[in-house]
Amino acid sequence: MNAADRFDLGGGEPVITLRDVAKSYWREDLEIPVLQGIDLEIPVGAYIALMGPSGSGKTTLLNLVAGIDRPTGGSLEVCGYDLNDLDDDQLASWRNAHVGFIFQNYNLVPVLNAFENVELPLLLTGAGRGERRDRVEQALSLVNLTDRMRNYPRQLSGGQEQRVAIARAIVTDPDLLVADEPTGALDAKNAEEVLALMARLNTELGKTIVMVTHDPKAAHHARHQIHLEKGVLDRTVEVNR
Ligand SMILES: Nc1ncnc2c1ncn2[C@@H]1O[C@H](COP(=O)(O)OP(=O)(O)OP(=O)(O)O)[C@@H](O)[C@H]1O
Repeated sequence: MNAADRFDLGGGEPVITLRDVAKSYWREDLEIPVLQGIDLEIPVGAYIALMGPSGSGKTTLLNLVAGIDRPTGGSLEVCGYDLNDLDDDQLASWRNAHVGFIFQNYNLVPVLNAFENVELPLLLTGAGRGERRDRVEQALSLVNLTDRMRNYPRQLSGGQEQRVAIARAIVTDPDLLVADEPTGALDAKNAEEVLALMARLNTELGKTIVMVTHDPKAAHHARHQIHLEKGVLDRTVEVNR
């Protein structure tokens, strides 16, 4: 049995294929390996929780899949592109077209209101004003925040801020959503709301989701859990929900 078989997540066409992916950092002449020999296929429409101890390489792996960072070995094919073939500008355009980002601390721009925050990724697409307005309103309606679109981040609760961030992540209709500890800063009730929303994006809109989390409750919302241990894939677990 090869490593790819061990981490078979079932389903159809892979949207993410990693072959022998490695990532090291260097401190002066000293190589610090962070990820090694990662072989993984994630099918379209999967919802994956990426788990593992602190320092095991979860965020590093997520950043590689999302094209924020580059591997030091191996190949990644994501949403039909071999990321090693793209130069930095092409990688940035690829990210904007294919990946929506959800962060622990929301990363909203404080001087922009909810509508303007959600509109930001569309400014890079060349969409006209009317189309932008329609898409932003649709995204904010999906996260149930139509009545808050003129509010600034400081006028929103943490849960509402994260929902604005989710609207921003989906406004360009990306294939893939990556989330790094999306409930890490939320209380239990708001966390549950955000997780229910992400599950809907997966089941109703068919978004493929890769979520880094420490929280077993959050991981339970995913359909599969992948465990990293010291930079190596350890096991996957199918979640019955
Ligand atoms: N830019 C960097 N330069 C050097 N080392 C780094 C860099 N980024 C991450 N590392 C190291 O890589 C290892 C993995 O980090 P990573 O953030 O991926 O782990 P993690 O599993 O997401 O951890 P946590 O759960 O604590 O967020 C850590 O030892 C970290 O110190």
